[in-house]
Amino acid sequence: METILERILFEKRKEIKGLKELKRKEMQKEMTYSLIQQLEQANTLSVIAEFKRASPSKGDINIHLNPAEQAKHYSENGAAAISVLTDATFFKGSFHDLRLVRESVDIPILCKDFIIDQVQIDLAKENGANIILLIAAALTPSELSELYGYAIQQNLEVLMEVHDEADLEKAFKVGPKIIGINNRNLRTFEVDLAVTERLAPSISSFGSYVISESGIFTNTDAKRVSDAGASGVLVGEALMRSGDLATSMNDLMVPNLKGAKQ
Ligand SMILES: O=P(O)(O)OC[C@@H](O)[C@@H](O)c1c[nH]c2ccccc12
Repeated sequence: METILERILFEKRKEIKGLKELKRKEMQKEMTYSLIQQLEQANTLSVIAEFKRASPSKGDINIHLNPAEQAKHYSENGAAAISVLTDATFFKGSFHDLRLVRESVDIPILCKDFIIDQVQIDLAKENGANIILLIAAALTPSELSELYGYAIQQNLEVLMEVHDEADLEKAFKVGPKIIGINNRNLRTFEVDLAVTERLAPSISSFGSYVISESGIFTNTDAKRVSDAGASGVLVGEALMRSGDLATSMNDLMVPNLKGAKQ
């Protein structure tokens, strides 16, 4: 006679098959939405393509582009991830733009904002972001580490942005896996790719991935920051103004095998 326990266990085994399949699908999804995974697997410089309508330094860049369409074009042309500016006052972006992009692509999305409070991290996640930006210069060391910890707890990845040695020191105390070097000084707006050349070596020896941010337009620029040790670039203006995204993206995706170093 089959006992009730045996019958229950028989049913459970069937259920487990379904659960395992579900878990496998979820993990697959998480992997496609991970910038770290993309960086590990890449054999070219990874391009984080930014949707940026306007900025305080350049004014209107391209305010009429449709975020969903532009993101799709970025993804079709090989972007590793998409960055969406969500600040409204200075960049004419929104969380609605972020949501529209989430609905149109299957790659990781970075919420690009000036994050100073957990509530912004919640909003980023709710609207489909997988990565958030934390700007070292905008936060005290304890805020930086608290917001970092909160984001990681929420299963988000963090791009920690630095511009000088003081920022780097703050970042190293937290130990993020991805560090963005902003070539643009947010106080003077001056852009200089030499900032990447100066800061990248210590980040690489620390063991984090380097993303070179801002002021990257040409194949020569991409080669220069790749040679300096960057695994990826964050590019806004050049792509928002490009009349030929396939060529622009191709120019930026120079050979790069930094992923293997970790
Ligand atoms: O448009 P550019 O020069 O390619 O730059 C893109 C990106 O690096 C820039 O938008 C950026 C870098 N860090 C930021 C912090 C906040 C707002 C914007 C940014």
